[in-house]
Amino acid sequence: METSVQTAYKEEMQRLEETFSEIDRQLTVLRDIPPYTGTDHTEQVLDSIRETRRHNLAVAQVEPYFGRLDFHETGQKEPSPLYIGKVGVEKDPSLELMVIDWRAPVASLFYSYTGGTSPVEYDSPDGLVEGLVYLKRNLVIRKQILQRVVDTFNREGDSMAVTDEFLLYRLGENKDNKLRDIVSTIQSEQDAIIRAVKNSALIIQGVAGSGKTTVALHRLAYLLYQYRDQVKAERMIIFAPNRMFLDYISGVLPELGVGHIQQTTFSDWALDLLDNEMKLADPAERLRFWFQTGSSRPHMDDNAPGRWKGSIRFMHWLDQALEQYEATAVPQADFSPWDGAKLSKQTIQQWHDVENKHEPLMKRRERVIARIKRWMEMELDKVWEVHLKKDYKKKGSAKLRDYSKLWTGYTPFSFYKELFKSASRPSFLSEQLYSELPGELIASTEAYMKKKLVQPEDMAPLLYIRSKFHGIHGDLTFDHTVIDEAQDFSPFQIALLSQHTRNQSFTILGDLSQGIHDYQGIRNWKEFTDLFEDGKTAYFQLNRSYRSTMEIIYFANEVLKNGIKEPATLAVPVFRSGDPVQIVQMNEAELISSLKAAIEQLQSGVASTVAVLARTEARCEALYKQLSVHGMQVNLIAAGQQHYKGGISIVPSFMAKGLEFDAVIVADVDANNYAATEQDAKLLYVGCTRALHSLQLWYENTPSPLIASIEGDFVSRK
Ligand SMILES: Nc1ncnc2c1ncn2[C@@H]1O[C@H](COP(=O)(O)OP(=O)(O)OP(=O)(O)O)[C@@H](O)[C@H]1O
Repeated sequence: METSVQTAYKEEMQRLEETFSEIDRQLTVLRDIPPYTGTDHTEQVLDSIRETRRHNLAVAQVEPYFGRLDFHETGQKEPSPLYIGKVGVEKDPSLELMVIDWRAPVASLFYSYTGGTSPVEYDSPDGLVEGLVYLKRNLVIRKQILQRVVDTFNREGDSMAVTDEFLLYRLGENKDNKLRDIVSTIQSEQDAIIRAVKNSALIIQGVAGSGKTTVALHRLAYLLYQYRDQVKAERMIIFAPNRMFLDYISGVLPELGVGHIQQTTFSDWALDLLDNEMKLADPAERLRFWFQTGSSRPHMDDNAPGRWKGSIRFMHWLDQALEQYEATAVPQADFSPWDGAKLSKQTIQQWHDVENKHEPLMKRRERVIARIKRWMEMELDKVWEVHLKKDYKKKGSAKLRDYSKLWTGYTPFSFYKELFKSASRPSFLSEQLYSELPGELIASTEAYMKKKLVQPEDMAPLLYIRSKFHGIHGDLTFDHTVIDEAQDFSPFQIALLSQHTRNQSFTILGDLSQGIHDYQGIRNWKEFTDLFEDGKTAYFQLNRSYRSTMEIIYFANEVLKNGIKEPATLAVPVFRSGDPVQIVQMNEAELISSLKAAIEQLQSGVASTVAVLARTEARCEALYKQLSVHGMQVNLIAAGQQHYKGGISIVPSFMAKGLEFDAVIVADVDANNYAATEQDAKLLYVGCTRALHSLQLWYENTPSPLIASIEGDFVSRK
């Protein structure tokens, strides 16, 4: 007798064949139509629609769908199967939906449904639609071959809960060197974020491995589909922590059929807007300073330059400085180009204060000076004597040049530089306001600016000044802004970006427990929510971690608890078990040969990507050199790196954020490198949570207090 699995498989094979033959038929018709090369607009539009259909069908031809949901809509006679895929396919000419785009409203049922017999509903353009789910099925189709059929819910079966079997199967797979799409296994709490309304600043606190980055990218694809008349890909932007991370995530959007979204780091974006008038000081030097170990660790508080310059208090300070400049900018003198012609200072002031009030500052200066020039030309028209006219013209031009010099014009950089002069305060700035700038901050900023260098925390203030000087034009505004690793952003940066983002349409994601750049980032999401209008923010929390095994998550949570009294949130693992986390004592003399052996063993087993994490860049370089000498093909990841190559990576812990590896070995986990402090606990937590399947922590003499006392069946010691 045929089992239910065999019946399901047969049924799906038949459906798949029908789908393929419909796709093939439509593709053949479309490919027979030659591309239109003429100038008729309607024909051009029709051609572009055909091109999109051709592209979508070609995608569907390989893997047409990944899920099926049998839904009985209230009022309909019987349940109908809905097949969910990356792109929608309609039967031609009946327009009956053969495959539903995963972003369509009805497809939300596939993701939001978490089991049970109660009625479910989804939000359609015509209002709420209610009904019952009969079957939820996952299908794996690879290169046109049906490989797996997994029922995660069947109303006629025994279990009324959706099981995680399919998710576990996907999570157990090895990862290559790029992040991938998760359309077939989006979880309901992730789906709620992906489909949240556009015009709201979403703030997402998600534990390590909860899918924040992945979810944000899927959300962009959703917004482009759902709000296609309101948003354009070119007007969406993703801010990521560094260029290597951008390379790492670069595969996801094309997999989702999305192109042209701007992807950058805040500093790169800012430098470009500031016409590259200055450069960023060496990021490695900064990291070396803040990540020192032992007694040389710097103190981090609100006076750290990053926290100070990233504060809203500094933004308001700049507002006052700009107001003081504005109030004193117009020269306090009449303009007299030649004897007998005079423009009073009151008139000029009036042109500045009243007539051009709404123009940004430098534009205003430009306009008023142009107006003075026009006035002068009109005055000149009144002069009839040719020789006098010539003489006046020359004199007038020279006088106007002198007058313009009295009215100092600035670039954002030159203005900022003026504010941070230690020898004397700028003439427009009051003694009182200048005295509010800490002396140390003036000295360090000045030293860099003399070399035309700035630090990352100077970028938001410089752009803010830029906006006051020149305004923000339409092409610099975004339809939607995504900020990844947002816990490392400052309130000033977010406030600045909200000037560039229409309707507060933001996806802001991060994890306070991974806030290792404490010298610049936030400690509480309220620092951001306070920046937005009431009712225009939404806060989401993702607590389930999908990346790592249960053992790794339990272990990483203990690390956090040993360094932080009350961690913001602790990760909840999905039920995926692996080997216990290994804590290994290792002599320095044997380190390299043991590392080589351990890596080879890992690669012969579960791991295709392996990372060795160390505390400092110098230590990573040394390990890299020695492993290379031993004939290993390893990649060193350094600050400023552009590409992520996969394979075996040697990475400073602070550079590993956002990445993931099948196996991770954290080296030197001793008391000197990882003390029982909040900062070190976060750093080690970041390191541990990079591992998918296997985690080892090595130390030489005394283990770090963050790991010394961890006990349980999720950890083993050697
Ligand atoms: N629903 C899901 N189905 C399958 N895999 C998932 C799902 N959600 C997340 N993952 C996987 O979990 C891993 C972590 O995802 P991601 O890097 O987006 O998380 P994150 O929250 O940004 O992590 P971190 O803060 O630690 O950098 C990735 O391999 C991703 O593919």
